[in-house]
Amino acid sequence: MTMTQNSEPSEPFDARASSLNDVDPAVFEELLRMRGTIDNIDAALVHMLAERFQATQRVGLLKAQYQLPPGDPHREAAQIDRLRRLAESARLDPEFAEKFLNFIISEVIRHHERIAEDHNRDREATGGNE
Ligand SMILES: O=C(O)C(=O)C[C@]1(C(=O)O)C=C[C@@H](O)C=C1
Repeated sequence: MTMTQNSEPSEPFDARASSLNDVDPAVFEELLRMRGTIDNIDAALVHMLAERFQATQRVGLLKAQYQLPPGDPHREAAQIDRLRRLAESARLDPEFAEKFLNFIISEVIRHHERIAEDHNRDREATGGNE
């Protein structure tokens, strides 16, 4: 898969798409203003997650090169503890924050495992040299 950085999707986005019927037009406009904020936040989330995964790909390569395990449970415990406290002070449900981080990390570990498999296959193919 090729990725182009910072490119906007070519398909237009219908910000007015809705299944709601019989809504007072003024109420619908108010709803659209709120949805505009949601759309901006969702776009920021996608960009931030893309940056995070680019960083973890580099970690995955480093771990594969030095034969380090994909997961680091002590690091994860510290991250979860920190994120739960951040969530509390931001009035976000800490359970949700923990689940969200665990969801992302499990995907990262899957990527790390794949990177390590590819790396080991390449090393075997080149006779054990880097
Ligand atoms: O920091 C690492 O060692 C990573 O591999 C990154 C990361 C993460 O996504 O934050 C993923 C897996 C580890 O268990 C811990 C943290």
